[in-house]
Amino acid sequence: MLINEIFRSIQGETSFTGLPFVFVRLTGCNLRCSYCDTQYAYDEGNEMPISSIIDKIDSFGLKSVCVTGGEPLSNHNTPVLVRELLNRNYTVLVETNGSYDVSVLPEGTIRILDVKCPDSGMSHKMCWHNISHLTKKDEVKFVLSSRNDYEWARSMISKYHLTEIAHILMNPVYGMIQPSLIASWILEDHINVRLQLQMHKYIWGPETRGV
Ligand SMILES: C[S@@+](CC[C@H](N)C(=O)[O-])C[C@H]1O[C@@H](n2cnc3c(N)ncnc32)[C@H](O)[C@@H]1O
Ligand SMILES: Nc1nc2[nH]cc(C(=O)O)c2c(=O)[nH]1
Ligand code: SF4
Ligand SMILES: [Mg+2]
Repeated sequence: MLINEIFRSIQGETSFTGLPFVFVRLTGCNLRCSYCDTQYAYDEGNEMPISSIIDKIDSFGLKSVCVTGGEPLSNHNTPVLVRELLNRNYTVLVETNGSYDVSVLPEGTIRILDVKCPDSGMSHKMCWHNISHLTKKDEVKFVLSSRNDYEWARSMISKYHLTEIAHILMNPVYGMIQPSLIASWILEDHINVRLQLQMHKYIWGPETRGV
């Protein structure tokens, strides 16, 4: 598999924020979100067999793995890697952009499904059928650039009854919109979503790689 980086850090996103994780970042992505903070993963990487990826993950001595990218589901071997990790009793999160069928991931995977908002320029790529595959352990994430994105996210949450299906996350695009604004909108509207900041950027700065 083409791998951009494998590292150990504190989980900075999702409901697992704050916990130690191993991150596997795959090379390649089929989308081009306006705000993407990992453009270096579009084409930089080295080929690694699954056995070497597992050895590297094992070497950190942690039991939680976050498979991200780039876009993990752009690689047809990702479900095989995830299966191997689940068989070894790892907790496995997969961060995916919503444009691929998430049912290819084995049962037991925790899916973090981005729903791309209008300002990302990629919202037309969403495969809405994916929500029928989600369970309560999965998370649906909206990354917001503007009030318009927020209103769109709120309407999708209502239209698809998303709070009944999975955990819902709302994140600001880092540096683009004040978290306090999103906080006030969530409170005004009484919506049951989790506001998230990318914790690793506050710990190590927004440009630091491998954290
Ligand atoms: C880099 S992506 C990789 C996984 C997958 N391609 C996706 O988009 O979900 C991981 C997460 O970072 C988020 N992200 C990317 N750039 C960001 C930024 N500038 N501010 C906040 N979140 C960002 C994405 O929306 C996604 O939830
Ligand atoms: N610390 C840390 N937590 C993360 N959670 C999701 C990440 C990602 O890039 O997908 C990420 C990341 O890059 N670093
Ligand atoms: S889908 Fe993910 S990796 Fe791809 S451009 Fe968007 S944020 Fe970046
Ligand atoms: Mg990141």
